[in-house]
Amino acid sequence: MALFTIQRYMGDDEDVVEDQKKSAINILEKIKSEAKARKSIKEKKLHTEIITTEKTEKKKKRKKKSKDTSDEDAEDTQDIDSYVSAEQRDDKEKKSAERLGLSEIEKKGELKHAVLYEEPESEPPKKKKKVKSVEIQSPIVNKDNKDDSDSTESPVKTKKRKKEKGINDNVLLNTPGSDGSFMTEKPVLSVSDTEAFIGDRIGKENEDLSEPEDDWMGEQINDTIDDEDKNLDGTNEIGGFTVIGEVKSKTPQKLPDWLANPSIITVDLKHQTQSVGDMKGLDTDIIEKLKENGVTHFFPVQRQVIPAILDITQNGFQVGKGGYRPSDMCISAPTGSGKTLAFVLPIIQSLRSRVPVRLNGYQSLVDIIVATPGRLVDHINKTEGFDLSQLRFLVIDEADRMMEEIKQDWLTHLQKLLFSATLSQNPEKLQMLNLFQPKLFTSVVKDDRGKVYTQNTEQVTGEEKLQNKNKNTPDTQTGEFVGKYTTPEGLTEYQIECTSAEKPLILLHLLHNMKFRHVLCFTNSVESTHRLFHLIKSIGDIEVREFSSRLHAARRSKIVQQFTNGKIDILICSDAMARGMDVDNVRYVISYDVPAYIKTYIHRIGRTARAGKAGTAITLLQNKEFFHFKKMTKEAGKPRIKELKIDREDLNPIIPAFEEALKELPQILKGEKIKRKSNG
Ligand SMILES: Nc1ncnc2c1ncn2[C@@H]1O[C@H](COP(=O)(O)OP(=O)(O)OP(=O)(O)O)[C@@H](O)[C@H]1O
Repeated sequence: MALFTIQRYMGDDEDVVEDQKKSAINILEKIKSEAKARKSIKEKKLHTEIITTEKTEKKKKRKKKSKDTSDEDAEDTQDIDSYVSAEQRDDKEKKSAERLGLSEIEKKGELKHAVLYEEPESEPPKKKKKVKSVEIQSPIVNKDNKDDSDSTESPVKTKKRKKEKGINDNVLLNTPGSDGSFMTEKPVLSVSDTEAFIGDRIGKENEDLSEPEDDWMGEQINDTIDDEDKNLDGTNEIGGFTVIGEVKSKTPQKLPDWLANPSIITVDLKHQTQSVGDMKGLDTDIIEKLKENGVTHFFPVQRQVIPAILDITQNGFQVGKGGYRPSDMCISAPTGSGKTLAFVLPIIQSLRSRVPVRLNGYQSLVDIIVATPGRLVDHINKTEGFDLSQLRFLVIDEADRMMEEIKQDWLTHLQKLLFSATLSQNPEKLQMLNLFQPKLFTSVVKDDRGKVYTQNTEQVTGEEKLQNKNKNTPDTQTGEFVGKYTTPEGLTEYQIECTSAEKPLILLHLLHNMKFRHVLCFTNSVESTHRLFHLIKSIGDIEVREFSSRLHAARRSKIVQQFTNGKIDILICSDAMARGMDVDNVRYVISYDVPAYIKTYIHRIGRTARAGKAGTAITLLQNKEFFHFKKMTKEAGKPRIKELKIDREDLNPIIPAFEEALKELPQILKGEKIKRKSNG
């Protein structure tokens, strides 16, 4: 019926009146859009099928991996013991390399490339995937491509042949086979929107690399392929896929204005400071107190955020400027850059100027509550009379951690101030917080080509750049949207390539031969922390303590104090120490075990180089961990991490003492177990 109407009214019949024509166009548009929607559902279904197949495969792999990982975990926690069986392990690795057809590649010095394909095995667990619509021409192999293709033909040749035949080049081949050949039998997806698909894959990879609660950055990476992403045969590699054909960069997404135009905070804590006396609006007695405590200058984050918070509270305590509700704020700045003082000072000042309110005979007896989010929510739900309706500020430090918890109803009336070194800038996540006219303060990062980015920027026009210059903001070379994390300026990062068996020896070498002191050393588990602690202690000559959830809070504070006073040379820690802890005197941060997530890495290394000081972070990397670590840090915007070469000869003198300590370890652990049991 509709079709009939359209045919009738779309004709050139002179009798057709204008509005009838319009209505016909509308109907046509409607039909078109319905057909499009149906097609899209069909495509999504098809794509879902493919993804499901891929997922089933991955599930199988993961199942296998979880077995491997539990073996691996055991291996990791026991890598000290594994030293004894290093020879057997080498044998095993060699065999497995032969099985994978890697030994030849290894001989040619191409092992790095070969290992690259093993990367999915070392990925952290997958989380929910977002699937973008992809047009699939064939779920298996594009016939045009298959008919005369030779499975042994190199991708470069294939590309050339296809070019000659005029076949579409935008084809993603799945990863090469374990023997290095390209699996033309595996699903080949021909996509009409290659960039979207690539972006999507990268997004997924990135999601996996960030702490699970978050990540916008992953979906926004605007990857242009550089030389490092090239395979040995000259084809390109993105997100585990070999890409044949030109890869165009992804179109930047439109961000809300407040995210796209943040106030920039520099990371230069040495020069970009401001004398405390010059802070307008801050009470003189507060300034005096700061000076008494040795704070003579404000760091950049304080320079910018303190006046902004003071500004919104200057016209009264309960309301913002002009009687309006004050804006919420998000502040993203590196670890150790002084975020705490940036919110503490203006809040203290504004609390002092308030008029106490007496409500129903109840007057607040508490001005500031410092709580962990879990405990706070617990009180709200369970403690009688616990009422936050008069709460003026809610400051969320380490804000990225509790994005989920704070979408509670009781938070809607508050002014929210969110602080973090790894703040999520995912608009969807931030949306859930119901932020009111939010303002973003964020620091800038430099990539390894010296380009400067804000953590959250969009393409800007030449005109806008000029305006920025006039505004006296740093010379931000904004380009693609990037979601990257900044680290302190005084931080130097290294990686040491080693085998699992070499790890304890290298740590001992750094301590005994290279005389590293004031060291925080992170492992990935409480168990590893404990074993490593005992091992170093048994060898002697080094003041070592462990720091993990095994210890009571009082014991932990004492240890931190001893470390600060220089009485402890090395503190072996689990990630309980990684976030927020401000321990003075940390010169080195060693990641004995590589962290699985970029945020964990950023917070770990952020325990050194705080408050403008210098510090060094070193990560021990096994061969199988390279790819993950390199990818994780590269995508977070970190320049290439330098390698710290260790002469293996230097490890030899340590071996006898190490082997002795290793023999003692089981007895020590057994003794502890018996003691625990007898203590009940
Ligand atoms: N203006 C200042 N002058 C000198 N030292 C300062 C100043 N502001 C802060 N500090 C010191 O710098 C250190 C780091 O500050 P703070 O803990 O606030 O950093 P942060 O940005 O919150 O770090 P993280 O993200 O790791 O929690 C602290 O020891 C603090 O006392």
